[in-house]
Amino acid sequence: MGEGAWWAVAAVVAALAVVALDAAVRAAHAWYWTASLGAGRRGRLPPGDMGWPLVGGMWAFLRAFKSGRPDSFIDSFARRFGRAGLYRAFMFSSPTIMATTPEACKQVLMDDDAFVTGWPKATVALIGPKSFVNMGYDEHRRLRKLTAAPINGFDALTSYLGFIDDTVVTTLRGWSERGGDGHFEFLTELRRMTFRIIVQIFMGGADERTAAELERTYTELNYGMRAMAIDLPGFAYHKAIRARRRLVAALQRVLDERRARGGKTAAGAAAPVDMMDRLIAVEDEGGRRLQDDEIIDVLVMYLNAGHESSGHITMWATVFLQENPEILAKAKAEQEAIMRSIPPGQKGLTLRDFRKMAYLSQVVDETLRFVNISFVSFRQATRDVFVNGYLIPKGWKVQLWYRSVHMDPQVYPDPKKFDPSRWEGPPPRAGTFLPFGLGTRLCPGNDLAKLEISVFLHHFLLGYKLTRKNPNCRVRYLPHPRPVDNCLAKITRLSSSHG
Ligand code: HEM
Repeated sequence: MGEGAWWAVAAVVAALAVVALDAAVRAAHAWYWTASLGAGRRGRLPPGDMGWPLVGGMWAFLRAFKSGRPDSFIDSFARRFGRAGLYRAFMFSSPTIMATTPEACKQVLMDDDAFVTGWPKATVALIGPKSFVNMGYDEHRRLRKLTAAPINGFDALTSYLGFIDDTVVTTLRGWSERGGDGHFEFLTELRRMTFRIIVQIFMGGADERTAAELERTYTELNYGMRAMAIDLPGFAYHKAIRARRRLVAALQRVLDERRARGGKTAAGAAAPVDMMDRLIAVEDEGGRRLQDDEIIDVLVMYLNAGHESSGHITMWATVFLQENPEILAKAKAEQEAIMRSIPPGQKGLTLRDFRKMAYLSQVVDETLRFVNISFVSFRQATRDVFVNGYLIPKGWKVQLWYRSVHMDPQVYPDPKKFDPSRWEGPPPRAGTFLPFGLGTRLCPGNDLAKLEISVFLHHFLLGYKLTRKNPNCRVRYLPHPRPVDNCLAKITRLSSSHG
């Protein structure tokens, strides 16, 4: 054999050794987490790959999301193990079962006996150990009832509609009158707008500077949310932890002030009751009130959940409308018809007008499906449970891959096409449309979010145009899908505008 052939043999042997080592390390890692289950239970686990120690599937997950092909992560499991609906993996430092089909997600989400929340350490540390993300069943039920009622239903939504309407009208006009070349970060400004709305609902408002500062702090918090929990300078999680401290301090100041005033405004009149007052006043059966840190964690959670997703979805819906002239024309015609049906003396929109926006609602639902702002959610098994015939062992984490359900061609034909008409006809089968989750932890702000987004789109369609500076800008998928330029764009007022 010549020297070249020896090198070739050596290269093959080295490659085989690497493959064998890789397989051995993976097998040892899987054994470490599954040995205690015993052969019987181990044999009932779903197929999957626990990956290497410590990192597990995190590299593959981060690589897929950072390379702009987020679906390639779950697709690789489906390719290797078939459409099992459940896969085992090692994610966020825990042995995990990933549920990827409507049936599997639905079963987990509807079973409160067998599953509790199971968010990763980083999320709990950032949103708050005393918020819903880490709360037991009874306490969650009590505080959920208290906080969800005032943001749901006809009366609650009617009471916020005027403020939302005015805020949207003023904001759009302000953007269209900007000086310079008119460009601004559309997403950043939309987040500010949705933040102003949620701060009004939960805390009776804040001055412009404080609101902008708080929102910037939330942005830093969110950038650390899906990152590895490495609390060292330079890491996103470290910055996010510092952002949380600033938020807690700011809310503590507001709470102290609120307690000092004892239900009065600065001018001495009786102040209207908002969510902060409700949280201060609530007592459990034993007469115990919430501590400051409990109130603050619930507020940190609500203020974040209440603006971040709505801001992103509003941006994407506007972009999709502007990019699809036929869809835009149809949506605009619907809004014009609604305008014609409004009696002359009526000031602003009513909830009745909102309920007539059937096509716009399809546009928003398609945006929610297509964008997958909450692509995954987390639970933990409290006992052994069988789903799709596979075992989810007690103590293991469960990830609900809402994104996979929404991008599954068996559920949504041609899933990568933005097509609002797929929402015509009867409502979707239970478990197939999960933008707000399902079950007892279904998003309590779903109606409010849809209202806010629709009011914005109503005014946008009737009077404005969006021109992006970089229409083909790269999209980042973590923590939430967004163009890397935060949608640098110009808003111009149409000459035929109604507003
Ligand atoms: C487009 C906008 C929104 C989307 C896509 C969204 C999505 C979601 C999803 C998927 C969940 C469930 C997570 C799980 O399965 O555990 C959730 C929970 C939650 N959302 Fe939203 N949300 C939106 C807007 C809002 C708004 C406006 C508010 C507040 C007013 C809000 C407050 C919450 C809260 C407090 C929870 C936790 C519920 C619980 O654990 O009981 N969200 N949201």
